[in-house]
Amino acid sequence: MPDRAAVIAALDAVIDPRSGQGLMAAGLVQGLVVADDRAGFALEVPAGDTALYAPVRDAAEAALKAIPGMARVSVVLTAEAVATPPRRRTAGLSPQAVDQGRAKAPVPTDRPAHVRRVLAVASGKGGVGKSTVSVNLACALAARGLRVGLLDADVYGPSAPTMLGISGKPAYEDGAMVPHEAWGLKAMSVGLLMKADDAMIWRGPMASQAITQMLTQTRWGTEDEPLDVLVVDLPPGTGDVQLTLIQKTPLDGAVIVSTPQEVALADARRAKTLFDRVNVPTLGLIENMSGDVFGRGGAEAEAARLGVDFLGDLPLDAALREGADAGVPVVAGDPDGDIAGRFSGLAEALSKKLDLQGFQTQL
Ligand SMILES: Nc1ncnc2c1ncn2[C@@H]1O[C@H](COP(=O)(O)OP(=O)(O)OP(=O)(O)O)[C@@H](O)[C@H]1O
Repeated sequence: MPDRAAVIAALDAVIDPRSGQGLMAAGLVQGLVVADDRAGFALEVPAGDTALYAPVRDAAEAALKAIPGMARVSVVLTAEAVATPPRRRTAGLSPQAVDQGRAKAPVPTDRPAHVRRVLAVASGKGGVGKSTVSVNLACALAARGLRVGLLDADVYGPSAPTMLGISGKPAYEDGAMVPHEAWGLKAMSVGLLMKADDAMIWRGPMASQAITQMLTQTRWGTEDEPLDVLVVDLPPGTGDVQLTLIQKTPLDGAVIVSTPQEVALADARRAKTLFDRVNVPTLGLIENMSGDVFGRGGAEAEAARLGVDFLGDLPLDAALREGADAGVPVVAGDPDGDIAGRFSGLAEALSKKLDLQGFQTQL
């Protein structure tokens, strides 16, 4: 199996045309993932230099494929501006003024400090792409100039570490956890905290307590730089763990992800009922893996039946899976592509529903 050292050496043999250094030494390699016979990373280059670096990306891909035992390589070219959007504010009403003008929902005791909105991403069943949607939606919201966090609360299969290419326990500062930063997001995942032995605790009655701690004891924002929106990737399903969690979490709204098949849609219906029980507005339904294999349009019809908005569909597309496996969300890796365009539409619709426009920076 290829090891990380071989991958790093191969990348350093490819020369950055700007600095004359190897790609690793030049600091252009972001989110490098080496797993079994696969490797992937983002080549992060100055905005406007993507054409200059396209041949470099090809050379890096060829260099990695030439390593014995390497079966799959994914190198995506990103412009710096996408990963770290500028933080200028729009003129007009200050975000605080906009905030003060809003009708306030009752504030639960465990609302995280310096977080303006909390959005849950839910699904009635596992495997429908809830985590893929959460991660890419968070990136699309960040691309709109919002300060965005992602809390991966999926105790059954935390996937944010892989999907974002992050690892290692978070640091503690003044009693609070410092979230990882990746692709312009602040990110925390139960996967970064739990050991295999702890799985029973995380999935049992303590799960919601542990997640509440991650929610409230993470430094998502500061008084000067509050987080605009925190996307929470909930565990799939509609059982007790999910109910307790959404009862304890101060959610401003939820989106439900479903594939178009009837069995998945029946579960989506149950998820909507769960949110209704705790008075969390369901902001809409997203159809994922739409296309020839699973059919199309089921979620749109279901949304109409449930009286919730249909927010859009996402095709079954290998790029979404490959990006997730390589730790490079498609929205960040290919910001001009069709998938990114669709997520951008979802982010726009949800920004309106969550009243986030006042916080948006000018890009
Ligand atoms: N639109 C898509 N096209 C192709 N592959 C997809 C798409 N959406 C998700 N996938 C892939 O499907 C698998 C399941 O996705 P994901 O982990 O996001 O689902 P999930 O609903 O969060 O599952 P669970 O909650 O069980 O962890 C992953 O391998 C993912 O890369």
